[in-house]
Amino acid sequence: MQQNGVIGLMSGTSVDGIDAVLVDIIGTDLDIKVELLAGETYPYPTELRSRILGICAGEAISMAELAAVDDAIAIVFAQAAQNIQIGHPPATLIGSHGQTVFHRPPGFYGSGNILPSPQSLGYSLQLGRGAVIAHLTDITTVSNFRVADIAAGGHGAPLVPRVDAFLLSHPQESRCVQNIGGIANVAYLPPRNHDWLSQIRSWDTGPGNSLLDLAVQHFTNGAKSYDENGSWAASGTPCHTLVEEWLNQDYFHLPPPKSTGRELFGVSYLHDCLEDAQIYQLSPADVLATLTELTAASIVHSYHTYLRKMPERVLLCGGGSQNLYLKHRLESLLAVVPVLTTDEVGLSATFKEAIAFAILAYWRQLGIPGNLPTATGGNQEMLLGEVHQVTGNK
Ligand SMILES: Nc1ncnc2c1ncn2[C@@H]1O[C@H](COP(=O)(O)OP(=O)(O)OP(=O)(O)O)[C@@H](O)[C@H]1O
Ligand SMILES: CC(=O)N[C@H]1[C@@H]2OC[C@@H](O2)[C@@H](O)[C@@H]1O[C@H](C)C(=O)O
Repeated sequence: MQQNGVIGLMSGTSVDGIDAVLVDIIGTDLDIKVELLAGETYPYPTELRSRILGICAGEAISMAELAAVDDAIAIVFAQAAQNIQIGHPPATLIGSHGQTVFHRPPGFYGSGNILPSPQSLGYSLQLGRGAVIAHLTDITTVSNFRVADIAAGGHGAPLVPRVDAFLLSHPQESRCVQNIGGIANVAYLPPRNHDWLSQIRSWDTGPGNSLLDLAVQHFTNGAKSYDENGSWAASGTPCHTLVEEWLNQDYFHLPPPKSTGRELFGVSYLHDCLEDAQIYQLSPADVLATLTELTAASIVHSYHTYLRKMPERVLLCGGGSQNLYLKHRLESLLAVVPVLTTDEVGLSATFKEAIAFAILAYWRQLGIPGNLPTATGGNQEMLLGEVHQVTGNK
């Protein structure tokens, strides 16, 4: 099996921009090979980004406004798909994750429950309609990847672990692939003995960069959006008492499968952290160091709590893998476990998630399931994504 010119489009919980890749794919599972022909991050227009962040933070929005934002996102995703093809033969397929604006794990009624049922399904909303992207680009587009797993009782996240399994597992070594985006998630990949796929474990570990980014924006009145290389945090001192206190939060004690989002680790969570920080009279640098420590400690704490054995290696990806101070804190807390980035084993740490959605679209077309029930909690393997065909008659 082979498909040339597959585009992957992803914008994550950081809402920093659209990661777009163009790849050639050959093979289907352990034989799969991906060649990255182009990768680019296209920032959101400022106004659209702040509208998305407002929706994520729970701002009220009318249906008319929601419709407008949905299609504005589809248009910028379609533009990203057009731009990434420049200088290459036309693409043949798009996998578009869209933009998550709401994520509720299964089992939570939340407010607005109108039909009581013994088991409530999860709900995850990604904006940027695939049909619109397909129409604008004239390329078959697969989108809305999470809903099929959610219908099967799963969290609809994380979806990347099946891709991680085939691109990053090792015959003899156990590995944790640790993505640090807005939210952080891990995929534990055992050595490839018999039955290894069913032994994979994966969950959202908690905050990645989300609280850090919000704190930087707060302390700079919006002039800066993130702590480049973690150097501001590195100039402060973490308050370990607060980190211990924050680690008592329910989410960190919930066994996997589990998922989360900016609904929990967002604006009001940071507000509470800042109030706690005042009690200890922490400077902005100390607050950033303490939040960075929370990210690192929550990751390592979850390995100790939910894995039977620590991995033999950790592979970092996502924007947080570029935060040198965070990487240093992870290395220190992981003690003897070596930490590399996925770049160092040949897979782009920046674009791995966009590549994953290109592969998930390719698998959808081949009739290959994309979820791992042990990762999402879904009750079966599912074909992921809705396919929007084009006629080619435009
Ligand atoms: N050089 C850097 N130094 C420190 N942090 C960085 C650097 N580059 C990127 N980041 C962080 O990474 C974030 C973006 O990461 P990424 O693109 O992986 O997130 P995402 O795709 O939105 O997240 P998710 O995995 O939750 O879907 C930025 O908001 C910033 O906090
Ligand atoms: C609902 C949603 O968009 N979840 C994201 C988010 O960002 C990181 C973490 O939380 C992860 O579980 C998931 O994304 C990746 C791409 C996944 O599904 O594997």
